Amino acid sequence: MRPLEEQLYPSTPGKFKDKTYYSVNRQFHRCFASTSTMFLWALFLIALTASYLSFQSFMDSGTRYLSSTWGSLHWEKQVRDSAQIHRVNGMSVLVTGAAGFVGTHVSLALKKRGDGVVGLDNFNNYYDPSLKKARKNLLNSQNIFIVEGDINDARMLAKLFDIVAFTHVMHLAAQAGVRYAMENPQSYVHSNIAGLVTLLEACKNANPQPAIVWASSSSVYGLNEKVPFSESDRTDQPASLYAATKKAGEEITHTYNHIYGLSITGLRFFTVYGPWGRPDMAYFSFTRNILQGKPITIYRGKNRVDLARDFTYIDDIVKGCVGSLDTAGKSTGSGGKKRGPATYRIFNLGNTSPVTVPMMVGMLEKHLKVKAKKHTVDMLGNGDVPFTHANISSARKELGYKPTTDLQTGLRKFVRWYLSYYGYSQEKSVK
Ligand SMILES: O=C(O)[C@H]1O[C@H](OP(=O)(O)OP(=O)(O)OC[C@H]2O[C@@H](n3ccc(=O)[nH]c3=O)[C@H](O)[C@@H]2O)[C@H](O)[C@@H](O)[C@H]1O
Repeated sequence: MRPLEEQLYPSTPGKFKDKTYYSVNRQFHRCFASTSTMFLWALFLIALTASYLSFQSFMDSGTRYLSSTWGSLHWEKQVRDSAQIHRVNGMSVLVTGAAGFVGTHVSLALKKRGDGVVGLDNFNNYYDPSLKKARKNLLNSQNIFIVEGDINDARMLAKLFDIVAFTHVMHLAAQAGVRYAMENPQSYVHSNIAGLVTLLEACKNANPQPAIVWASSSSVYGLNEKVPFSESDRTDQPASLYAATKKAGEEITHTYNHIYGLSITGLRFFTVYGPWGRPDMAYFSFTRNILQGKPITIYRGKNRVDLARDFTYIDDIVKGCVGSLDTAGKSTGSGGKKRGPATYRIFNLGNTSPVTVPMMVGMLEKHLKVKAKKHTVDMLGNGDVPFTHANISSARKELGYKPTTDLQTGLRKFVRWYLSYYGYSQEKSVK
């Protein structure tokens, strides 16, 4: 095989070269040849790096496609299909927190009557993610697609509004739980404040702008002592960071209504319970402990007064949510500019008949046919309020809201679901 310099610089036949010339020329050739070698190596390394990077991006898009996180064509099709409206004058609704307790029930109700529904959920591990996955499977079985993503992801939200002209957003994604706010305060700021603002920005920029219905909380009444709680009562004395972030949400949504013409309906939910509920809530964790023969801790208020809640059954809450969507006025803005005044509403969604926590435990004991091992302690200043009681006359008038399930009946339905979901028989303990 010819040396490299010969291949690059073939000798010209018939041309005389003296020795000096030859030696200088040879050194020059050698030097040039080693530069060429380096050049070739550099080319080789660049090619190697380029192919590595394109392989990485291929793997990336492959994973994205397979796991159905946002961005692929397949994902876009699933979103579009799920948003399809199947009734006259129907709506297409983006439901945030769709794999949550209330989100699941509202999504099912909307889909059932022919509305388009696209769910969004980040599947965080605040409580057992397998329950959220089970709810997701239930929604998928009804052709509701759930986007796995966070409301803090502005690009993903923009993409969703790009693909679908949502008429409504049912915003239920939030960090819930009153007492957990002392353990993980930042998670409340992340979801209930930052996430809310990111979502509102996306809604404001969308064309057309959707109308927004979102979950506030009875906890905004805080230390208010006037009973029952009316929407016009003071809400400036929150007892927990959770309550403070929900109150902040009411103010934040007001500014978006005022500046950008977004139609806003805030719903103050009162201790919602029922099948597919949240395992962190008292009625749910009490059920688990009672069945496992473990003690339950019952908090008691000042002067040994029992705590009471206006427990509200999920089906009633769903009716309130759907009624709010149906009566929500249109947003008036476009291209981020307000074109006229838009609706701003706040409603209590409660049951109007508070029940004490020990009475609620008594009902569970009856349905479970097991006695609870009760351990009563004085309330620890943990963010709890002594009682809640909703005045629902506004919701009744404006939304046709009329709760029909009392706590006894609702807990019976919950217990039936619980036993069947966990495949529980009285001998077997529930994981
Ligand atoms: O209406 C709301 O806006 C909120 O409702 C719910 O909060 P709460 O009303 O506090 O419900 P929940 O935790 O079930 O405690 C119920 C009762 O049991 C007492 N309780 C609780 C736990 C325990 O171990 N012992 C106990 O006595 C406790 O002291 C209380 O008196 C939602 O979780 C919240 O996300 C929000 O939506």
